[in-house]
Amino acid sequence: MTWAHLRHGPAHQPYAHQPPAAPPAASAVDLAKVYGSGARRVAALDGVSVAFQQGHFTAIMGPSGSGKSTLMQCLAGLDTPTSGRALIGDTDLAGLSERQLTRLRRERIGFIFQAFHLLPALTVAENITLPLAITGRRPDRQWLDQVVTTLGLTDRLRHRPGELSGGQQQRVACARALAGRPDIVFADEPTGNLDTPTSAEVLSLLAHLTHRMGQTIIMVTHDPAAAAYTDRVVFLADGRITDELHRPDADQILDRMKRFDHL
Ligand SMILES: Nc1ncnc2c1ncn2[C@@H]1O[C@H](COP(=O)(O)OP(=O)(O)OP(=O)(O)O)[C@@H](O)[C@H]1O
Repeated sequence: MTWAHLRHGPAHQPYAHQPPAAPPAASAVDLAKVYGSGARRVAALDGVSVAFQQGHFTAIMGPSGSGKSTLMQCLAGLDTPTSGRALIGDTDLAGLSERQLTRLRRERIGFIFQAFHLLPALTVAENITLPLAITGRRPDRQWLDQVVTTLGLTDRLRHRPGELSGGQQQRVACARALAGRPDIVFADEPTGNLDTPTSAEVLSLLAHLTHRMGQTIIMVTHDPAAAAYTDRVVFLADGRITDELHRPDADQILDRMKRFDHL
């Protein structure tokens, strides 16, 4: 596998070795989230039911304020729904205490944000393993090597984040999210701070991690070009799922988004 090979764009082959009966990596069942009350009441999520299959790369898209972040936060156990259920695998998050939720987030979920959130004083290697170190978990060296190699970071491990380009820094953040071999990675606008070629590189890698290593990734994005790297795009509007596309190209996504102008 070479960078040139990766740059050919999305290889739309969901992970071939996935057992067919595997439960979804995450799911929402009639999920609702209401903020405020009276005149200030906002239904951020209004009865969302959706399942995210293991080993798939899924994008969540929709206009500003449509509920994308709220959905991601409820699924990741960072926010509590008003009603309905959010599940990671077959674990219903409503049944967990705060301590159990924290443990689930640390051990089963990886996060990638628009801002890389790397610690400048630590080396790349230390940044990648920091979440494991904090929780006293021992890294799976073989997995870590595979992640670092796949993300092209092998010769940067002793560098500090300030010595890296934006794309390299986001690749470090991706490696950090993957280091604990999470069941699922949530990526919130992961390429929002990157230029177009660098975004393409990072998205190719995310697609590669899904298709070749079975990593489940859910990504919130505004960018049709970014969503075109995924296997499936789920569209939200006014807190509801309105549509979805499978293995779309950027033009199909853009076309579907134009419909939101008429809602
Ligand atoms: N803490 C909060 N208190 C009150 N209203 C909120 C809160 N968080 C979100 N909302 C409202 O819920 C709705 C959905 O917000 P959310 O952030 O999920 O949308 P989004 O699709 O992620 O938007 P964007 O693309 O702009 O980030 C919006 O109308 C927002 O104003």
